Amino acid sequence: MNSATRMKTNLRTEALAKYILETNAYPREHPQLKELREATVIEYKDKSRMSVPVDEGQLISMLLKISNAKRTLELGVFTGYSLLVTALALPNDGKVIAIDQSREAYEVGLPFIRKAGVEHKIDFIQSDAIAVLNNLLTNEKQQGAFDFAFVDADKQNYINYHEAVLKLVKIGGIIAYDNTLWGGRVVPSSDPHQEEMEDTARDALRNFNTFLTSDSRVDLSLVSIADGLTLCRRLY
Ligand SMILES: C[S@@+](CC[C@H](N)C(=O)[O-])C[C@H]1O[C@@H](n2cnc3c(N)ncnc32)[C@H](O)[C@@H]1O
Repeated sequence: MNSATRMKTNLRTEALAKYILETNAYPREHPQLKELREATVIEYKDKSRMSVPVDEGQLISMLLKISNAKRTLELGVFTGYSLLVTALALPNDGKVIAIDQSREAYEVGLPFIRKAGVEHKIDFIQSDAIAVLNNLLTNEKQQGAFDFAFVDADKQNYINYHEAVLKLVKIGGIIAYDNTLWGGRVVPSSDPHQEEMEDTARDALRNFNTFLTSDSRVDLSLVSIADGLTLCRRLY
């Protein structure tokens, strides 16, 4: 298996991860999600691993549908795999505000989003995510107006995103944070050299995971799917 297809998994073997994808996830993948995923691998090679994997996408879709989500936020779009998952799961009059500092990768995914007939549900904003969140927060009507948020942008800012997004999702709304296990590196390494190597995302995620544990404002579940998906449900 080459590095472009190396899987994001915490399962005991890659064979088990492959089993889940091949027997369960790929056969149920929407055709335009499949096309977007394949175009991402062609265009971005190794970097295509930034996309949410198929089984995680299906969990996100399930969460959106269970919670009857209509208005959602997405921080970190890349070529739009998780964004297309979201747009497909939303009702026809649903809306996702999708934010990424770059538009280049989004343009790669856009033809598949159009082909799936869901572009009208997407409001893409090219910007630093925190600036958009702060702007939304200045409008009282936006506070508590979102049913769901998916956070997959720069890990160093997760703690800042949490403070803002927690005010934007409604009480009972879900915030999902991706990559909270950071390839397993959130666990301190027994190799001192490895541990001393600079990894600002790893350090930020360790702090974030610890912070969430004592955050009484949310129900919490760290799902060990893919690279770790932490679910928070706003309590008050
Ligand atoms: C892991 S990728 C997102 C993958 C996407 N969810 C998917 O399924 O394909 C992270 C994205 O966050 C964006 N990003 C990083 N820092 C950001 C910031 N401060 N504001 C907005 N976007 C940011 C990057 O440009 C990149 O496209």
